[in-house]
Amino acid sequence: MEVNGIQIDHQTDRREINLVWLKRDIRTQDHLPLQFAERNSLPYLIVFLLEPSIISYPDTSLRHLQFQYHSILQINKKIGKYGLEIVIMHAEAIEAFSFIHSQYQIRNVFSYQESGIGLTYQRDKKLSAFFRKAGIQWHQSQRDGIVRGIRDRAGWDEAWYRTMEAPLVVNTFSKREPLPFSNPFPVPDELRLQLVQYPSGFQPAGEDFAFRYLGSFVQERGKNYTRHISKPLESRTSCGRISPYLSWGNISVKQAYQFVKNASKTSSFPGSLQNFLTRLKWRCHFIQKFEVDCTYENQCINAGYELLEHPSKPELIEAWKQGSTGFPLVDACMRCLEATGWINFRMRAMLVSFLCHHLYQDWREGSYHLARLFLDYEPGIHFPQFQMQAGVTGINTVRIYNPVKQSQDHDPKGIFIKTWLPELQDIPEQFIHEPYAMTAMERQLYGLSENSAYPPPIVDVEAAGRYARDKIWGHRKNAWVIKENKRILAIHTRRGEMDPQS
Ligand SMILES: Cc1cc2nc3c(=O)[nH]c(=O)nc-3n(C[C@H](O)[C@H](O)[C@H](O)COP(=O)(O)OP(=O)(O)OC[C@H]3O[C@@H](n4cnc5c(N)ncnc54)[C@H](O)[C@@H]3O)c2cc1C
Repeated sequence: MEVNGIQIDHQTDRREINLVWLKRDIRTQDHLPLQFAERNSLPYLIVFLLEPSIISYPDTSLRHLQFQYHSILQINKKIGKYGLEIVIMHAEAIEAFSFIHSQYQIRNVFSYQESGIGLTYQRDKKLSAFFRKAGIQWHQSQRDGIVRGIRDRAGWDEAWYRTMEAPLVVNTFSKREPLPFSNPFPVPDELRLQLVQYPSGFQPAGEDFAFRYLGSFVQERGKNYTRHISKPLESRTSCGRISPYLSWGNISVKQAYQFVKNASKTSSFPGSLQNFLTRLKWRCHFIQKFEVDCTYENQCINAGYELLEHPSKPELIEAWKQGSTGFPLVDACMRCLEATGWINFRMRAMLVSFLCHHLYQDWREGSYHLARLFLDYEPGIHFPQFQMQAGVTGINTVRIYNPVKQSQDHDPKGIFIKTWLPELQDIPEQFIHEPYAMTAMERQLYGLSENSAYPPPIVDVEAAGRYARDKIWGHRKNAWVIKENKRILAIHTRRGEMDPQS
């Protein structure tokens, strides 16, 4: 057989092996698949796949791949002394596994379940059939208390807490002879050159850093967690900042939960730590929705909202993406995201609200863009949250965040704004939230030219907010929306409870 120009011929007398397939679980501790492989008598290979169809999909960006790559390098340094290495294969899953199976007889594949987008769901279905045909057992462990195949949330919370309180898996590795394996699908040079770079604005990758962030959070940074959570500047130090580590699995939710819970017993700010623990559960609550229905990625979960038309205005969408809407806080958030890959929850919600309410654009016009910018992109949170903030779920209160009010409330002196919008450096504090409100004389007074580099606002924020509010709330009375609400509440919420919002 030939796959991608590579001849795959089954070797005779193939040696039996097991395989650990790493996905969003790039770590060495609290790792069930690695433990299964280590405890089994057969030798094993560890693989990570850069699947061309997935890495070129519009939700993926170079920063995600760089984070994965550097996390892997860190692990390879640790496990190399045991004769182990994570092999990165640049191939579709079926190609990679077919090749390995032609060289060795794979007995078991150990991985975590993936609550992924439609593309990975379809890939897993095909792969499952391939494994069955080839006599390979695929053991998929449950990830972070997300349950596969449930129809409602009865007993979900209790089961989640039981999972979080259970002992961590303590992984050990025994020294072994490295398995000879020549990878026919190495990372192409052009891509590798990009992967080895790591922009200094991003949080450093790898499990050691996950624990460093957690450590400084429980010791000091978390003191003002609750007070500063909505502030774009202060939240950068007072929030946990472990989201990229959770999303790429440098740390499991259980590891984070137990670490912070233990610290809270002796902490001088246990309330903040308790709030953090609650959010870990929210994380899994949202991913559970996506596990049950991954069409959240590109269809309104409340099908009744597909009836609400949003005439596309590409120039407005572009201004939003470029951070040139004329609303300083919106633009500062977008440019900060571009440079660092992170902003806090409230500002994420405001960006979506601005796109979907003030610009009145379909949520799908921006969901992949933010996915690519978020270093912590996790589809199971991202798409349900995006739809919730866009007001198309029918079951959540619609929040329309006025960007000027958010700016006055959460960045009153404009320090965050000025950090990311150098062109507003000289604007005095009283105008920083609405530079367009300055008169010609005031502009002259502060030495700003009439044709300042900063653009005028692209919408009338008050009128646009009113328009969106009327449209969205009006549509909630639609019979289809109401019918869909009942279905969503029965499947995705616990006893009809509302979803959590910060
Ligand atoms: C439109 C939109 C898209 C989002 N997309 C993502 C995403 O792709 N990946 C992602 O990790 N988070 C996403 N979030 C949720 C939230 O903004 C981030 O989890 C949080 O800002 C991460 O920072 P932190 O680790 O400092 O969080 P902390 O406040 O320290 O919270 C600890 C952990 O709890 C979880 N968490 C916190 N808030 C929420 C929340 N509201 N919903 C679900 N889980 C939460 C995260 O795992 C987080 O790391 C999104 C929010 C919105 C509004």
